[in-house]
Amino acid sequence: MTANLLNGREIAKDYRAGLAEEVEKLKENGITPNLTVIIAGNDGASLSYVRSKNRAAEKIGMTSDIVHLDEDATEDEVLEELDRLNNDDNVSGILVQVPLPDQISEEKVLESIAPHKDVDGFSPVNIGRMYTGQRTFIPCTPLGIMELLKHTGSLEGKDIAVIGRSHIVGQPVAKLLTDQNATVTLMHSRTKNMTDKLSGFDVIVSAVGSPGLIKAEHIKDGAIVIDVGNTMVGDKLVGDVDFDAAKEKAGWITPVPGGVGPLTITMVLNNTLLAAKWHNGVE
Ligand SMILES: NC(=O)C1=CN([C@@H]2O[C@H](COP(=O)(O)OP(=O)(O)OC[C@H]3O[C@@H](n4cnc5c(N)ncnc54)[C@H](OP(=O)(O)O)[C@@H]3O)[C@@H](O)[C@H]2O)C=CC1
Ligand SMILES: Nc1nc(=O)c2c([nH]1)NC[C@@H]1CN(c3ccc(C(=O)N[C@@H](CCC(=O)O)C(=O)O)cc3)C=[N+]21
Repeated sequence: MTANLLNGREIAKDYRAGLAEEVEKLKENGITPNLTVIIAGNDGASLSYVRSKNRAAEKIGMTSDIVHLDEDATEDEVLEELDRLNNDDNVSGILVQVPLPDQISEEKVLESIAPHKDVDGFSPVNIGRMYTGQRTFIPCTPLGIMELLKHTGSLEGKDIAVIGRSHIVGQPVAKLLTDQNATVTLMHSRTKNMTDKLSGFDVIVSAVGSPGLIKAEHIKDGAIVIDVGNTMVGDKLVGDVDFDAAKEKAGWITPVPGGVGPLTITMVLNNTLLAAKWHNGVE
């Protein structure tokens, strides 16, 4: 069979059109959502993500700023910027691009973002709120994956393999999938015979960053395959899945690029809109 393509660009476009309408309504009431991104250093891929977020925010009518610090910026400089942004009423959402340069403690920085502006949902307060089911910002990539999966039908009772256990992707997406009554197995680099086990799963979510990790032979006929991986191989961006062969086996599959990535950015915008609404008492 040939899989149905989960076209992230199209799904993101429709979702963003809905967000743009909501931004318009807020602006009629004098509220303009703003997303401010802090980045330290000049990593090409990071700068490119940050600029995409910035452009996407402006395209749906938000304002967006980038605070670009040097590669050798100190932790205090980042904390000072955060203090300023935390207290600036014009800033709805703050995102600190990770990884940060080595001299800056990610833990210290993430816990210094005001929880009501932490649109990534990376601060310890918001992680705690998510796991206890309170209203909060859900991390953008997991939220984007859930939005893609809505297009494939109910997840109730599905056996799902999540590969990768980072705080950004693997762990929170496992939690969200469990909330949808799927049975989740969280796999990682110490999982034994991982690829052999995969053929027993109805859904595979791979968030590793290892090109060619998942091949057609590991995929059950008709399974849903979500490829979060983003790795540059030469001048080509690739995922974890051997896409050309896998699409002949899977029932649904995401391409890279054009799958999860556009939804991640969309969910940053979604969370920035929520931040602006909640801060102004709009439900
Ligand atoms: N499309 C998008 O929107 C986004 C894409 N990404 C991409 O997703 C990928 C993962 O990102 P992130 O979660 O931040 O990465 P991390 O490096 O934080 O985590 C990678 C995970 O993969 C596991 N792993 C490594 N090698 C293997 C292996 N051979 N078999 C099974 N598991 C393995 C690691 O296991 P262990 O814990 O044991 O080390 C770890 O849990 C990257 O390619 C990144 O670029 C990330 C965010 C957003
Ligand atoms: N505070 C913080 N929040 C993040 O959400 C965050 C982060 N730091 N650090 C790095 C990772 C990575 N990440 C991606 C976002 C979009 C694409 C994306 O749009 N990818 C496009 C391709 C982009 C291209 O062509 O280069 C796609 O897959 O179609 C990829 C990866 C967010 N992250």
